[in-house]
Amino acid sequence: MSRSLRFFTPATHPSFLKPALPTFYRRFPLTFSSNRVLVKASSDPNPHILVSGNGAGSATSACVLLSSIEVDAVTETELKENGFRSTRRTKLICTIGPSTCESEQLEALAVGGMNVARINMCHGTREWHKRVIERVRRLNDEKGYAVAIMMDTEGSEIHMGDLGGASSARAEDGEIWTFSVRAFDAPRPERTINVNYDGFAEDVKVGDELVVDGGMVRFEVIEKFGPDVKCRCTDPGLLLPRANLTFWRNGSLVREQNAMLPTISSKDWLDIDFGIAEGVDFIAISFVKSAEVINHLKSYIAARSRDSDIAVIAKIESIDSLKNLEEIIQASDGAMVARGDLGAQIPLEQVPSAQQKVVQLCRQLNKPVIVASQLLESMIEYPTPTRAEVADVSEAVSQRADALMLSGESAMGQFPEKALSVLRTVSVRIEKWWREEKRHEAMELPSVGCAFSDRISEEICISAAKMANNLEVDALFVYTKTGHMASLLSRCRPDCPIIAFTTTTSVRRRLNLQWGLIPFRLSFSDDMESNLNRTFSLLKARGMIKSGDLVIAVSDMLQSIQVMNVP
Ligand SMILES: Nc1ncnc2c1ncn2[C@@H]1O[C@H](COP(=O)(O)OP(=O)(O)OP(=O)(O)O)[C@@H](O)[C@H]1O
Ligand SMILES: CC(=O)C(=O)O
Ligand SMILES: [K+]
Ligand SMILES: [Mg+2]
Repeated sequence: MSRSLRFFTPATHPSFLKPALPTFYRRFPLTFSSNRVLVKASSDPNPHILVSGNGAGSATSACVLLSSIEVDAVTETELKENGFRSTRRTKLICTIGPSTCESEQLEALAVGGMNVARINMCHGTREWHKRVIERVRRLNDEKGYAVAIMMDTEGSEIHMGDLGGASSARAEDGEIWTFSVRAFDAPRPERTINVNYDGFAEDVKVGDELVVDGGMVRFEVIEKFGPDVKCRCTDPGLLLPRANLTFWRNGSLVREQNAMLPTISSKDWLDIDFGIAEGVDFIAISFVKSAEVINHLKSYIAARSRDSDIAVIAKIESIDSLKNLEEIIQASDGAMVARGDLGAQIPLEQVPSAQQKVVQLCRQLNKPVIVASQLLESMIEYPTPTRAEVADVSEAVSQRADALMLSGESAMGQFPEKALSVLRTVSVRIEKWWREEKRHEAMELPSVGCAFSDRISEEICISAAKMANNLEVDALFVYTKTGHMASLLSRCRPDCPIIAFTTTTSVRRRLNLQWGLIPFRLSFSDDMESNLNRTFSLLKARGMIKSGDLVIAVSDMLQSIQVMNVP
């Protein structure tokens, strides 16, 4: 077997700096054949080769890293320092914006525990987002992080224009403002706002209430004049670029016009093509109304990107999405409780119960769920959160959501790293408290697969998770090619962390969104005995586990549960 080889020089490979090669490198003699070096005896598709030479530029022997294993640098450090039981289970997402788009800022977030970087196509140009993606990828490649990328579509709900470059505009009580479907030449005329929806002037009626960003500012429609709608400000406040607009008549949301808007606009399709070309890990779809659009997008992605498997996340942020909740979640690869827009479409007091319902349903249907928006809103301006915000974060963690998301706090706030650190410390504390109190909620986990073998996998995971809790094991190991078995274990929310071994980097990045999973990339075989022995020695060599640790292992290939102490 001959392969193309990547050579590491002492300067670029840290292992050379160690006094002795780690045990998982084995020395092989080299065979030379017309400029090519042949190394036999490695089954790894990408063997790491360390070459030693005679000092005159010619290699005499090679050390092959028999099975390279990849885990992100942050997790590795955490595991070494604190052991398995105290690792964070709740995953963290940061929206990237002007406050966090430089490489050093992105790295600070990666070190601070960012599992997924979200880019919001509502803002910035494709070139801007492309640069962010490139920076994240470079950090992953060069520094060993495994930050996944989520692209969020703009969607086509009604929103204001971009204020002609101004970062905000203030509307005072009683002022008359014009909302118009006309596009204006710069500079924007005073007290005039452009609206993105062509039917706007036809659809609103005199007397309607115009609500900006779910209530940050309110207007009353007083006169219609061709494409212009004159409104009086009734609740003063700050207008932000592209702020969402809803209008209300006799106390209820006017929705007819929204039904006319496509969930995925023509601009969204271009953004989706961009996301596919860039190989993002997740695409989050705004203002989903039905399962149909998710199915449509999934088949589009499947036809466009055969080798990469992009997960589609349904954003629950409209009345229609709540009406068709179960079928939407069923069709998607995950869901987001997008409380910002949701709170503009349903009364605010209904948002907490909607959140709980979505989180529970996702877990039952085995789909990862994200709780998003305003978790630490005050930290956009202040270095410390309000007590109410900490309570909100705690509630989402107690609900066992897979992931929490920062929006403005990380995109344009003054304290992105501090906000992330609050999410991290609150998550770890609340998770620990749950384990100590032994408050395993007995959630009914219905069967999700159709085939009998899927049902077996589900039963194995439920039993393995239960055994892990009762025996107080140190970790669950799962060997999974597609990631499915890992997600089934995650769904059980066991007390110990789940070490998920998977063969591809893309599955590994995707698993980064799911509760309690510590994903490793490792090439493994169908022989569980040898997989286990290899993983034990690899993890031991890196100081991540030690002899005597109690482990339960399950795998995609072999439907069994193994309980053992690390030799
Ligand atoms: N790429 C970006 N460029 C500039 N500003 C950004 C960018 N991404 C986010 N922001 C800023 O951060 C704020 C919060 O981001 P967030 O992603 O929550 O957007 P949003 O406008 O509230 O829309 P959505 O409903 O999609 O979340 C935005 O209102 C915007 O001011
Ligand atoms: C995240 C998002 O889109 C919202 O909260 O509206
Ligand atoms: K969006
Ligand atoms: Mg939204």
